[in-house]
Amino acid sequence: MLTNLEHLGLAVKDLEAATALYTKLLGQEPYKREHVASEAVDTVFFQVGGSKIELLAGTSPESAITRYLDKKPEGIHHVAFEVDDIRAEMARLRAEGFILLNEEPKQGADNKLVCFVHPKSANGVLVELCQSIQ
Ligand SMILES: C[C@@H](C(=O)O)C(=O)SCCNC(=O)CCNC(=O)[C@H](O)C(C)(C)COP(=O)(O)OP(=O)(O)OC[C@H]1O[C@@H](n2cnc3c(N)ncnc32)[C@H](O)[C@@H]1OP(=O)(O)O
Ligand SMILES: [Co+2]
Repeated sequence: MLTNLEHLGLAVKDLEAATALYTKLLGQEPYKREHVASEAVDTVFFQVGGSKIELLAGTSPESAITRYLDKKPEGIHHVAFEVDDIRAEMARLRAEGFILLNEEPKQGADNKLVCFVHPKSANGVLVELCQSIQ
């Protein structure tokens, strides 16, 4: 089962400008900045109640974020849900006919194992599963 709405991922062109804007909007500073080499992204995280806002900027032309922003405007890029057992949820979703974008869980930001579900199989929304690494 997918439990908490873990984060909303927002694709941004200028990470510093977006961080300043969200700091004003949310009335608080981000709690974390992290480069995720495997995804070629720089991230900035804000805690909002039990959930988070993840600002994402691509760091290479091949980054999913750079490719996305080549075609689309800045905005919500993905919706991430928390799971207790990512391998079990991947198997369940696969059996339900969802297309997973990685065969094995991979290292995400903020101490998480993650897996992405193709937007074509999820009503046009890129979905991320996140399991906390203890
Ligand atoms: C750090 C980590 C974390 O939180 O821990 C993160 O979040 S990293 C976040 C960044 N990493 C990721 O997103 C990894 C997973 N994403 C991917 O593998 C890719 O971005 C795909 C979603 C498969 C799309 O890549 P692809 O090369 O196929 O791009 P494409 O431009 O040809 O897109 C194929 C179709 O999918 C649509 N499409 C692409 N990205 C989309 C998105 N974010 N939401 C909704 N639709 C999307 C395009 O409009 C296009 O539709 P049409 O065919 O109708 O034109
Ligand atoms: Co994310």
